[in-house]
Amino acid sequence: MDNQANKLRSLMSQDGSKKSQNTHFIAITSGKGGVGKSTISANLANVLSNNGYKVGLFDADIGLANLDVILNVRIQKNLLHVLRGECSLEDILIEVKPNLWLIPGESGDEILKYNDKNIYERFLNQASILDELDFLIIDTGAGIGGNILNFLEMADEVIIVTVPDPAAITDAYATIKTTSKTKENLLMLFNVVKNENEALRVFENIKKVADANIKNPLNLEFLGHLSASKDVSSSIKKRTLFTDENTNASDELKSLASKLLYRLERKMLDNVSNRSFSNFFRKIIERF
Ligand SMILES: Nc1ncnc2c1ncn2[C@@H]1O[C@H](COP(=O)(O)OP(=O)(O)OP(=O)(O)O)[C@@H](O)[C@H]1O
Repeated sequence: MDNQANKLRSLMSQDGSKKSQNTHFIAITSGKGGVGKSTISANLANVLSNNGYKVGLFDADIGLANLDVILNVRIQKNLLHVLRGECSLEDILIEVKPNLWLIPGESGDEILKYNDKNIYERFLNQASILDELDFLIIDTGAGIGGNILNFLEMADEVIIVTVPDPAAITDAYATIKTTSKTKENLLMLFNVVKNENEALRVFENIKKVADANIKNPLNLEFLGHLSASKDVSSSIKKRTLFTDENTNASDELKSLASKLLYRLERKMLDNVSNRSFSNFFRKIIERF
């Protein structure tokens, strides 16, 4: 049967030059809800896929999934059906556009029963189809409860999104503190800010507090910012992706993606055996 998995496999084999040797897991999380995690996840995935990477977007906001709405796609089965054993991960994959696939989550409470510590790790590890991807972007729920820490633990890179209001910053700090128990490197992304200076100012304050109070080894880095923008909010209402348009917000997100790729490239350069893969990154970066 020509299911989503077969479609994915055949698409991959059409372009051997871009086939990855590794899938990078990037978790996008936040302390407080409503700070733009899903908007950023969807648009980061879009920018990477527009640049030739094969990207999976995993809606892991367990119980409150909404990426299908943001991406304007219809889904029939989702993660809950996989966890119930009714179908495989391949059956629920949605091809959003060339190079971009959604793993839809569930927005109901039944899925909350599936909070066994290792269930998602097992499920992602067994899904060999994900090996075909360059990136798996995991949009987690807000906060530090339930499965969220498992997703963060699993990820190669964790991006903590916050807006510059005191409540969100407090919750972002709590996420940093908890996550630092298992992750040494954390990235911060500031959303709905006036400009980069505001983002940097808030970051420096958080970093100062973290350096003084968090005892675990921690390397907290500034990834970038996304300004408050009508183009972003109106794209969500129109169910389009703002990174498909020529706007400041789009340029800011492309610059974030580019920084993330540089960071991954640096990591690759540390590993001499993977030098050819890092050259692959360099070529792609030049296209941003
Ligand atoms: N840079 C921005 N400028 C203007 N509006 C924004 C910006 N980023 C996000 N928004 C708006 O904020 C709202 C919340 O965004 P989003 O759903 O992505 O947040 P979330 O963190 O994923 O929420 P939840 O915790 O509920 O999953 C959306 O209506 C979106 O349009």
